[in-house]
Amino acid sequence: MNKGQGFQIQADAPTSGKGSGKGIDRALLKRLLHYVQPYKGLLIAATFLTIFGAGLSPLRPYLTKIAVDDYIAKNDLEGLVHISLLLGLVVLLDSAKIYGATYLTQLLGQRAVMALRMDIFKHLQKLSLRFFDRNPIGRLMTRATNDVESLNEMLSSGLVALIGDVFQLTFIIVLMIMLDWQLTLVTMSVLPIMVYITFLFKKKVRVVYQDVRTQVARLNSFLQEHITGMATIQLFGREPQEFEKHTEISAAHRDANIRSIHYYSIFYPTIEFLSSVAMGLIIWHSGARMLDGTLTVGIVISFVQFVTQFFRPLQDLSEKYNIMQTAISSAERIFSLLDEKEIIDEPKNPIALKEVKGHIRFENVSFAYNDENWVLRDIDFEVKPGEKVAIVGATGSGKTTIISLLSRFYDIQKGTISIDGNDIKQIHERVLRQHLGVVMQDVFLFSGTIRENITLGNPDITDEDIQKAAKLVGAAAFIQKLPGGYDYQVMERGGALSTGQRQLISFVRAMVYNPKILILDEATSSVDTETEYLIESAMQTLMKGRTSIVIAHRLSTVQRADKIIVLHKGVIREVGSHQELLQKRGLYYKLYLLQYPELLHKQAGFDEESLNTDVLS
Ligand SMILES: Nc1ncnc2c1ncn2[C@@H]1O[C@H](COP(=O)(O)OP(=O)(O)OP(=O)(O)O)[C@@H](O)[C@H]1O
Repeated sequence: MNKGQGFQIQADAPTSGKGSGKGIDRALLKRLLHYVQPYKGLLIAATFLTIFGAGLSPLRPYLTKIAVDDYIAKNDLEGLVHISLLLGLVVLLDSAKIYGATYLTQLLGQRAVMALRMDIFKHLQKLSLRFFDRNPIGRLMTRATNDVESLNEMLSSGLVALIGDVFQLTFIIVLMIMLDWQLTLVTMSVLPIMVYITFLFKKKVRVVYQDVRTQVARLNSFLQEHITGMATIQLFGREPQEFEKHTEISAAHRDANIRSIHYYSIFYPTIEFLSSVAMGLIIWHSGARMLDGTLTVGIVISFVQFVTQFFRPLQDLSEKYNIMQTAISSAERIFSLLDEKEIIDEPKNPIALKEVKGHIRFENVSFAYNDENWVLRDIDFEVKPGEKVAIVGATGSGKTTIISLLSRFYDIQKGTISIDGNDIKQIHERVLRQHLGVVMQDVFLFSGTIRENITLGNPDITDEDIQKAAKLVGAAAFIQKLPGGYDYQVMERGGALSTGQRQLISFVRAMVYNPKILILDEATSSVDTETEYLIESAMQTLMKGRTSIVIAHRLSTVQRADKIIVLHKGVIREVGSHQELLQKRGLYYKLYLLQYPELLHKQAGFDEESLNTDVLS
């Protein structure tokens, strides 16, 4: 496979230029707004609340000043009680504002990202297998989870809060100027240094933070792949090597996090230090002015409070800026996935295809997974309605590819594939697949009950249908023996069931859908004799009255087939019945001898080594 080429969606590495320093571009913003649009009421309410509530916090120092200067200094107890009540009310309203705004923005974030997540999954379902061949699962998982989450963070705690911070800062400055412009200037004197430090921090942390995200995605991919492949790791005793790889990825993840913590641990104390300096300056400046009576105690107390209120949003601004930056990069990656065009084209005027006879035709079909590396060349064959065709060939000869093409997992580059004379490109994918019953070698079962795995959520399939089908293919006995029978909970990927049992369930699945065409990739894994017998007779039942194409591995299957197609390196080399092909003494004959070595010694002039060379070269 030619990974790294073609239509891979953006990797998790920091995007160069885009999203890593520039502002939000308009097209991106428009697309993001599309998800917010249905909930604009929530956004407006939250923004309204935040803007109007932004003045509540700064009111507290202001009221404190009045309490000190106008009531405490003048011994006005009644006035003091009133102002204290007012202060209490402001605190309450401020808390209510925080609650309301948090709730509304979280609601907005959750609803908008749910819509986005649904779009991602809907799009993933449309994508051709070609796309999945090239994009690691871990990366796609990161798109649908972490990247979506960072957009949620922007919507729920970034955007609206940022507007709130800006308004709060404005209110504070206005109130400070109203109280004493000179003291305001003194307080603000540390601002340029603070802005410069914040800018520096923002720059450093952005790079580090993107590195953290890359490492998270790497770790996700690694874990996903290794948990799935745990059996292979254990079988081949690869634990120490894989552990080492994990250690390396884990260490990179740790170091990236430590780097970001390092910057934070410098940034926050520096800001703390600067606000203390501002505080010191206020006291130093106030001392002289209080002595000559141009400044009141109340103003000084309120300024001390203003300082903490002023610098906190400033600290937060840099944090929120990071949230926005990360969200922009995430949005770019998500939209690049949503823009992924590697989908199977839907026909403009699809053929309805209600009744299918099951006449399959491949006409001069050529196909390559990548560029012009042809995997199948000039494939030309016909399967008449009700006919049973077996495909044989050495490994990598293109057998699975043929059935993938008929199922339209991939589109062909040359030739035509037709069913009952209709080009499959003119049939809607879903309609086409309704008429195909595909049983793959590696049966995929979802976590859920056996029943759900058979019906795959189709409500038209009744329990009676299921039981009838299970009986017909001989799976009923073992299913009934399972705890709960058809309600038996299948573990993820069918873990607790044997290969043979999974195969039988997939036969029932094919049977209940009653397709006219059956495509079967015969399992090579050996099962016990009893299950082998069950599977063989299930196959016969399934094939009855249907056009069948089987990638055959069993002698009994090829013997029973009406026609055998012998593939060799993507080209059809021989076609005929078992007897005809044996008599021909060509490639099929050699494949046959290789599969049944016990017959070898009876055949003069053939040894295993030369047969292998002939079949594979
Ligand atoms: N998804 C893919 N992307 C790129 N190349 C692929 C892909 N799947 C298969 N191939 C290549 O196409 C060729 C035919 O593969 P295919 O799986 O059809 O062979 P096969 O006859 O079914 O083999 P086997 O008996 O081992 O299953 C092989 O060279 C294989 O490497």
